Amino acid sequence: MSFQAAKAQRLARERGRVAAQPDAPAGPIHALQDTPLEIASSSTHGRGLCIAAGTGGVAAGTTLVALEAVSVLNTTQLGVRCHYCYARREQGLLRCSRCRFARYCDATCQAAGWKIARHRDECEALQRWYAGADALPDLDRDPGPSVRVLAQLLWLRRRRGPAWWAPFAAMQSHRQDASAVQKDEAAQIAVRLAKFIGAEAGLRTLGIDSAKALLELVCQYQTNAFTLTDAQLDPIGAALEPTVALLNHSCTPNAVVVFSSATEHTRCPIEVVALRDLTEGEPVYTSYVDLAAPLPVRQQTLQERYHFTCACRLCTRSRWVDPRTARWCARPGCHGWVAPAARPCCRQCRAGETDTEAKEALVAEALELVPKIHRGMHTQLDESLVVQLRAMLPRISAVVPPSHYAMWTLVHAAHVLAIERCDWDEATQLTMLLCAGMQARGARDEPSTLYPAGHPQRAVLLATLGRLLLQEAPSTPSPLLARTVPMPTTPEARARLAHTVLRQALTEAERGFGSRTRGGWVAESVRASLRNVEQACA
Ligand SMILES: C[S@@+](CC[C@H](N)C(=O)[O-])C[C@H]1O[C@@H](n2cnc3c(N)ncnc32)[C@H](O)[C@@H]1O
Repeated sequence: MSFQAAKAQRLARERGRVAAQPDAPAGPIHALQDTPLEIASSSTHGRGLCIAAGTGGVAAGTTLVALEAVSVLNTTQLGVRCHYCYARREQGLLRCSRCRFARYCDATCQAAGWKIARHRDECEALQRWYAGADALPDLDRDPGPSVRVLAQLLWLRRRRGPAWWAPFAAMQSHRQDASAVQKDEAAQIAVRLAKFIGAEAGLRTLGIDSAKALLELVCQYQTNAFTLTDAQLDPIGAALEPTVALLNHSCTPNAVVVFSSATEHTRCPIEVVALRDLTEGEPVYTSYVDLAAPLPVRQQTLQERYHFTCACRLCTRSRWVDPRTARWCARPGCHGWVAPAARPCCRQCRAGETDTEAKEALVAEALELVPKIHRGMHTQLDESLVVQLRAMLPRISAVVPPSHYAMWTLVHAAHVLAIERCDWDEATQLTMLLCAGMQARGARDEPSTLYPAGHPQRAVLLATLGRLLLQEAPSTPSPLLARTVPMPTTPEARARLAHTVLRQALTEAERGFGSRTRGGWVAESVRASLRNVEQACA
């Protein structure tokens, strides 16, 4: 599973490709202080970030920037996380006695929340919002994360002044391009924001003097906000930071946005980390979409939400088998892939595909399940969907590899459910499948995998697999694994595999979560697991 052997060769190849990258921003505008970055602009992408001249480039894993973001927790996290440092605590959180909404680890976080994170403004607004509620506030009826981020932003603007506000004001909005659905959503947020802040007069004192200005701000938020994630990349809220928002998109990103250093009593910054060595003048790109999604799904999301057509190397690539859409070759003993095409045939043994129609119908059925499962995972997955998921997995795994979008998404959901149920056998086998899927190559080069090497998603899954392999051995190897990776059968082989996987997880975490935090919480926990394995084997 190690990528180390190919590293030097791959970096040389990737450097070679940089010059050919289309739409590279032309001409720097200005450098960003204390970072290796500068802002540049192009006719196709608007403004963007690139590696500044005179820096000599940066190495993979460099934290390019770490900045304070305006952020809030999602509604579902409000009862279980500190309102200031976002640390998770199932119980024992102190409740703000005024609004009875915000909860804190202790008095230190409460004091920091009041002063630094401006809970003093939010507290009043929350009291107004819940006025008349005789019991505790119903967290499900909270104003919502978008409204709470935007309100924070306006209160900070009043306090910090025009120079602080200028980069927020310059954020792209796409208000003119918004679809009817987006306009409706923006209008609903705007109405709730006005109510939360406290009527029209309140908004005027915060610099919003018309309905148009209010809608513009909401649209800027929709184009530029980030998902706030915890140390394991689980979504926990929303964040806005205008410099990081300058990052343009590529489906072969060379950087990632992370919130890696969640420690008690400190709010972690938003960070941009280089996924590979970057040269002077090279544009820095992150991905706005799920990299496991195939071309049409990525393009649809980018067009609907961000109003552009991506022309990156992955989107324009031809004559290859995309692991996101590949099907297994049915010939016994052949592990080759078949690309969906007019006359599908195996790229390895060249045998023509049989039963194409039935396979396409099954893939379509699995793909129909994907959005339902996605929605269910964000709220509550009902029992009938779990039954459908369990029935679909063995059927679809016989037809497509674990990198296929339908298979990957369904296995991911099943893996989350198995971990929630503490079913370690099933969780181990499903995580093996995910790790195999995310590293499967559609061609010889690195961008042909779902996630590029060092992507934090890889570090998280590998770290999970390493830890699961250290648990009890599974009793019956799953048929889902039949065509991909053999499960080790002895405790010794399992421990050896755990060690290899954890070493790779550490390398990937140190790169993907960045040098500033030495790979953040994921790397720290993997180091602890490795110490345990090494002591046990000594
Ligand atoms: C978060 S902003 C990025 C900064 C933006 N370019 C600016 O000038 O403020 C997102 C917007 O940038 C543009 N953009 C980002 N990536 C792009 C790409 N690969 N191709 C074309 N436009 C892109 C789109 O207009 C998108 O809605």
